[in-house]
Amino acid sequence: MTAYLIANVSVVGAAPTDLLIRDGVVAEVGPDLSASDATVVDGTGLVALPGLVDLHTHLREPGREDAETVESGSRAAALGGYTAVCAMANTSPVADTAGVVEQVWRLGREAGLVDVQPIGAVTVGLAGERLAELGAMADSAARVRIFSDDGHCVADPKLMRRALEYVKAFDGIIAQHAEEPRLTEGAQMHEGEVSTRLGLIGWPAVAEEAIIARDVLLAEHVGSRLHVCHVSTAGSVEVLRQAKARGVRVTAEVTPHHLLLTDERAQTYDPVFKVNPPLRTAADIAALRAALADGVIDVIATDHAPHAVEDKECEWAYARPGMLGLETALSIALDVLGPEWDLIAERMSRTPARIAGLTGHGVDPAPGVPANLTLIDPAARRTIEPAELASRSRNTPYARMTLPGRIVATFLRGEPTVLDGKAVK
Ligand SMILES: NC(=O)N[C@@H](CC(=O)O)C(=O)O
Repeated sequence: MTAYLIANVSVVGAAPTDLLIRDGVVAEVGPDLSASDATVVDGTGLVALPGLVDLHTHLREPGREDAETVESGSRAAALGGYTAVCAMANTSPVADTAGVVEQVWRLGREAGLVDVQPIGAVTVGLAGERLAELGAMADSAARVRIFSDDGHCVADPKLMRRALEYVKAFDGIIAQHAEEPRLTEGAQMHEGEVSTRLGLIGWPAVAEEAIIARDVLLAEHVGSRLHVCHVSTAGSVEVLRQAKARGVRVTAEVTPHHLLLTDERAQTYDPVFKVNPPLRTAADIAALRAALADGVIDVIATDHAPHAVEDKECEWAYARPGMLGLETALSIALDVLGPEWDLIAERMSRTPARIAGLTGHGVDPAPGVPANLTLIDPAARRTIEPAELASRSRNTPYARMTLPGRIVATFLRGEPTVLDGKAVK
């Protein structure tokens, strides 16, 4: 195994130092290190963070390998600075059995670019009617701890209660896609001034807030862990703030796009901006940013949702919701938060690793810890060209935008998956 000496690098924003990586771990941290057998990486001007961890990735395999595979999504993740991703269950077949979650887990191991931790479905076929084999998925080789019907809400309160009760036995988590389906029938975008002007059916904020309010009460009643996917409204933040103040075991994520883009984008009728939950208003963005800073929102998660060209380049009403995220998330975080390295490490690595129970991830580089880390050039700026992305899909909302920051290298257990900004394999 090659040793790497990363020279003169700022670890999470601190004064520059050297890092020696050997045998899969950070062997030494300190000034003026030398190791004759090590490959030197010049870290001047770079920031080292613990490898990023995504709680919400759609890898599309099995079933839609034309849009993404475990391997292509893993490569996109590594290029985005990630060392671990949690793969959502809305594949085809749905990841609702031990067999499918083990398949995804095994494909992740074979790709070897990031650790792929499968999320299991809560209900059979995501149909919201009966619980999937949660225990069998937990006991499988994939050791599933997070369950989600993402793409669909577990709308039935009795089923949601049962799911929370079931996973309590192994301290599992139900990750809810909060959308009261009766309030979003036919919805095409955020319900507000823009939807009225465009004459499109709206997805009201209350459809999200009502489910979060119900679910924090259920989680409190059962004493279980709830995670709220892609929080998108100011009202949701207030519900979460109150629940956390009462000690409810709830965590929450926000996506990069909900921190940056507003519903005004729908005016272009470009379906690249169609996403679930929809892009909201500037006031929502301000509340989400404040909640990210004060901890009411725990995590930035990408909701990386690759879609094939025919599912996106069509009329708005027929387009699938979702946008790419893995290869641009760090840049958006840097744009939105500024060089707040400790906050970025907390929201994009340490906390998501802790929530998902991914040991060895989300740990700052220090002697003896697994060398899962990423090197960022914060001074670089890059223009996003969809054709250059490693994802099999092209549906980035940031096409031709110039964004701050570039991932220079990513290491997974001491082996580079990205060097000089390029995937190693
Ligand atoms: N976030 C999205 O807009 N899309 C997700 C599922 C979903 O939440 O609808 C997808 O799988 O494409």
